[in-house]
Parts: sequence; structure tokens; C-alpha cells
Amino acid sequence: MRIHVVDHPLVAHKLTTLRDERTDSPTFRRLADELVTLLAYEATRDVRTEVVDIRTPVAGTTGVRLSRPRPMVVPIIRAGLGMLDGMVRLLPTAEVGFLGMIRDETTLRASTYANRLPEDLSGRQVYVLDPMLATGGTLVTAIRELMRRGADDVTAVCLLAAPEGVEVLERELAGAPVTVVTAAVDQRLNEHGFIVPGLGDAGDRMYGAV
Ligand SMILES: O=P(O)(O)OC[C@H]1O[C@H](OP(=O)(O)OP(=O)(O)O)[C@H](O)[C@@H]1O
Ligand SMILES: O=c1cc[nH]c(=O)[nH]1
Ligand SMILES: [Mg+2]
Repeated sequence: MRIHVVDHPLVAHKLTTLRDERTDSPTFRRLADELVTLLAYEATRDVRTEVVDIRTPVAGTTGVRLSRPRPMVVPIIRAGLGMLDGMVRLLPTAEVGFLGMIRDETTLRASTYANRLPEDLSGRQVYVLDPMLATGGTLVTAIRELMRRGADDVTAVCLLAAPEGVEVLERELAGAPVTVVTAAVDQRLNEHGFIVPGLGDAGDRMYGAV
């Protein structure tokens, strides 16, 4: 597994406001959207392309376009939904599949309550969207499911990661073609499995505590 921490002043600026407890939901959603577009730029660096011949009004030339099959984007509901628009802005032709997952607040174990993915993901590049990589349980489960269906290249785009979660992914997905792109790796997890300093509960901050 590879991890790429995006080091850019605009990313750091937006992340700081996102973390701030005074940031309200509409602003949080807007910033998450903007941040994802910046992360997506890095996350799609290895998106598969093919060479094409075209004509400009002046001359013939060669260029590139995204190759088939189209990339797949998979937001992890709820909080990952807040990253979807920002991602497909850069990849407008991507297909979108959905996974609904929730982490038990006591055991911190992740479970899946919704799954709307193509049965066959053979040969597909997949971009998983989940703002928080905390214990890593959610992403390990999600990525295993994508690979079980044949995905051969998975990039997880996360706003924040904890070192503990990165370690779990490295161990559980050792040798797998997986990349994590994130704005920061924070200090640690607290006793409730929250990232410190983090930004709190991403889903609650986007959509309210339900
Ligand atoms: O790395 P982990 O320890 O598995 O935790 C990360 C998960 O926790 C949060 O989801 P949550 O269960 O709060 O659901 P929500 O998005 O509906 O709020 C977050 O959005 C991630 O999906
Ligand atoms: O800090 C955390 C950890 C898991 N999920 C969140 O939304 N925030
Ligand atoms: Mg939540």
C-alpha cells in the first residue's frame, strides 16, 4: 500500500477551517468539496489513459483521453457523500457505486448496510471516498469488497488519517494495489476511536447528528 500526503498551502488552509469547531455545516460541506477537488488532482495522477489522434483547427496531433472501462467512484455513505461532487467534477465520466457503512460506537467495528456496486469490477480503477481513516476498519472492509469483485487498482481519498489506521491498512492489505491520498496524517486516535486533533464526526458535521 502507498500513502500520499498532499502537501500544499491551499490544502492546509482549507483543512484548518474544516477542523475549526466554529465552522458551520454549510461551510464544512463547501470546504470538504473544495478540498476533495485538490486531493483528486493528486489521486488521479495514475488514472489510465490512451493515446488518441485528433485534429485541431490548425493541424493533426495526438492527445490522451481516459481509457475504458471508465473509472469507478465509490463514496462511503454518509460522510463520503460530501466528497462525491468534488471528485466527479474532475472525473465527469466516472461511474458511481455506493457503499453504506457504519462504525459501532462501542466496538468500533464497521458494518455494511447498503451496497450498490457492479458485480464485476474486473480491470477497473476504483476511487473510494471516505473523509476519515480512523481505525481503518471501514476502509479495509470496503477495499476487500471492491477487490473481491475484481477491482485491480484502488485509491482511497481521505481528508484525514490516523497513524493507527494507516498501519492497519498496511498490514491487512499488504501487497495489494492500494493507494491512500490524504490531506494529513494526524497524531493519534483517542479512547473513543476519534482522530486527534481531527475534525470531530465528519458525518455529523456535514449532515447533523442523527
Ligand atoms: O476508520 P474507522 O474507524 O472505520 O472510521 C471511519 C469511519 O467512521 C465514520 O463513519 P461513521 O460510522 O461515523 O458513519 P457516518 O459517515 O454515517 O457518520 C467515517 O465517515 C468513516 O466512514
Ligand atoms: O475522528 C473520527 C473518527 C471516525 N469518524 C469520524 O467521523 N471522525
Ligand atoms: Mg459519523
